[in-house]
Amino acid sequence: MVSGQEKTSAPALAMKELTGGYSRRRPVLHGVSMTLHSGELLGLIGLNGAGKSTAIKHILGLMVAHSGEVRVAGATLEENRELYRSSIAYVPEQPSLFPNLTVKEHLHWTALAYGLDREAAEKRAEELATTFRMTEAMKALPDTLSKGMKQKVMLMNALLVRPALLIIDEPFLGLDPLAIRGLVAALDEARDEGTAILLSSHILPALERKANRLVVLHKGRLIAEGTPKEVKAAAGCTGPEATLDDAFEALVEAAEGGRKGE
Ligand SMILES: Nc1ncnc2c1ncn2[C@@H]1O[C@H](COP(=O)(O)OP(=O)(O)OP(=O)(O)O)[C@@H](O)[C@H]1O
Repeated sequence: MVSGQEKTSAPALAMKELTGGYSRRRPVLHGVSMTLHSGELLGLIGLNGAGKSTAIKHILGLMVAHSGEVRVAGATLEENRELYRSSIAYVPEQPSLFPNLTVKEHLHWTALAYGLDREAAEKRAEELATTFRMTEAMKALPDTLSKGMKQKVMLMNALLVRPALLIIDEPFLGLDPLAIRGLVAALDEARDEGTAILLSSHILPALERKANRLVVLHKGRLIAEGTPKEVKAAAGCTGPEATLDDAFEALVEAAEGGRKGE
């Protein structure tokens, strides 16, 4: 397989005016747009229930838009199912692994499924094992691994693919400090290679440091977007000590105030 990022210069992700959710009578998302280019990291922020997971489900093609559209590597799912699906790697918050496959076998099957060159994939798998300090666990079965180690296996599989679009849900939870460092380094490397990363997280200091741009959702609506600096400015948090946490709180309060009586 040639990854999506090599096939097209279209944005890795273009969500346009997406309205969607679980029932047409009560949409979760209301006209949400976001664009993510190759090599960028877009942070997706919002309170519990804001609609982050629902947006991700739409991007993964697991839910049908009520209106609007999602394009991955330039195509909608209907236009080019193979390009769309092969361009995305997704790491959910809860690791899900095959109980009968070792860590190494997971990586092997991922390489086969994505049609990666065998030798290059093996070399890359070894590098990832070193990055995530998993070399000694390569022959282990998932049941014998801790939650954080299982999460590392998910991340290693996703990074092995070098996808055009990497979607990660809450990657920092459950990882030890060295694993977080390894992950940040691996994400930087993936970005340098052209992968676009959509990262949904409540750990705002990490996003403030690492994200090129942010999208802030509240009750299914986009309430702010831009660089961390722009989002802070939009929230009126411009002082040198102002944090993204401060800005987020101010934005949510403003949205709540502005929507009273709806
Ligand atoms: N399976 C479902 N059926 C119906 N409604 C759902 C379902 N899953 C989530 N919702 C609703 O959709 C809305 C958005 O939920 P979503 O899971 O997208 O939020 P989130 O931003 O990912 O939250 P969290 O930070 O807690 O993961 C919420 O009102 C939630 O109750």
